[in-house]
Amino acid sequence: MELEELLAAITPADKEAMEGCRKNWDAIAKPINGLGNLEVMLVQVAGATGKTDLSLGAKAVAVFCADNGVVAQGVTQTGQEVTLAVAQALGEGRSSVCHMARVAGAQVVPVDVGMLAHAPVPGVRDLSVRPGTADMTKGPAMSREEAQAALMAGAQIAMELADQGIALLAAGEMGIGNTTTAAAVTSVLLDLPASVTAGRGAGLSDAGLVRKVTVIQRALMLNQPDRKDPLDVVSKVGGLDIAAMTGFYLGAAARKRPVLLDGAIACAAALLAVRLCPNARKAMLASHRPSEPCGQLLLQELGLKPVLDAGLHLGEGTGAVAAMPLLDMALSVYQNMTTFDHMGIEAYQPDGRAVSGPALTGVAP
Ligand SMILES: O=C(O)c1ccc[n+]([C@@H]2O[C@H](COP(=O)([O-])O)[C@@H](O)[C@H]2O)c1
Ligand SMILES: Cc1cc2nc[nH]c2cc1C
Repeated sequence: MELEELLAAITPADKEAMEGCRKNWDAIAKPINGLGNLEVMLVQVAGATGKTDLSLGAKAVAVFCADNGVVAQGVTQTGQEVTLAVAQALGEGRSSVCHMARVAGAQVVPVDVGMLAHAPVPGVRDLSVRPGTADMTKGPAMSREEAQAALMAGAQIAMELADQGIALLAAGEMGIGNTTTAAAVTSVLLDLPASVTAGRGAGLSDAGLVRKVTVIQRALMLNQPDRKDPLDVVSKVGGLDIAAMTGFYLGAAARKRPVLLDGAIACAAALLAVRLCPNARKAMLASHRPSEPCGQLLLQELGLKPVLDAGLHLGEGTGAVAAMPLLDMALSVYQNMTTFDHMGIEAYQPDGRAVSGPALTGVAP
């Protein structure tokens, strides 16, 4: 599939399904919007899938692993070898997200889209585009073609999972240095200085953070990415992990599957996807409020409200997986809860309109 074909396959959110879902929520015997953002998220699921009869049964989180050449500039707390070590743990089902996913009932799909050590890792799907990116302070991180190949690899994974019957998707990443690239992408897309977008990543010192800001500004000055061209941005100052996640979100939207965002790196990919195709936003659900400044700015720009604010910044899709049981709980209320009508109670919206009758099938009387 070509990129143009992928973008053309993404239709707008189904407004009728969203209205139907909203009506169903309001018919349920509870305070109007009593489940807050969880209600909003399920309305979004209706918009993405085109159905009011919602299902979030089978779940999966794809974790895109890649290395970032900018690590050579001393912008991280740990070395690049950690990317491979965590990818191995992902493959063996023993990294943080694997434990959380078992609790949430989600499948973990680790994918190598460009780790430095390009050798087969047991349990990790090999879709490597190149062995790590180049140092963006010396030139573009990768070519436009490579960025597009990583994007299409991500889209392929989302579409495969959807075609296997996964109802709720999520993406995570593992790539030392990717909070630097995420901040650089954010600086370009939102036209903000690195001093506003950069954060401490996995645990940078004060001096390290000052260096990180300078490194991002140097990369932006040298590469001059075109804000209006998402592929130019991600290829020059982004990463293979971010490009793959961008494609994953587009693939999810094309297959009408809701997709949970994770932290700062995920949000950078999400805004790139929306800039490539505004309709892709319909499928995106914010899980948690990222700790990195760029992540918070990106969620604001996307207009998405997270359900968790717990200081999470682990990556690997852990925040996305943490939100899954909350969505399951909200769905159980949506599917099973008594309506005002069943209780013989007259209820009204804040605007005075009467709440309509039993809209859901299968609602327990
Ligand atoms: O998702 C986030 O918001 C997030 C914030 C800080 C760190 N991380 C994880 O830590 C790594 C990036 O941190 P760093 O400092 O190496 O840029 C990468 O593997 C991410 O999964 C992730
Ligand atoms: C140990 C470690 C594990 C991670 N998992 C995701 N990002 C990570 C970063 C570090 C440093």
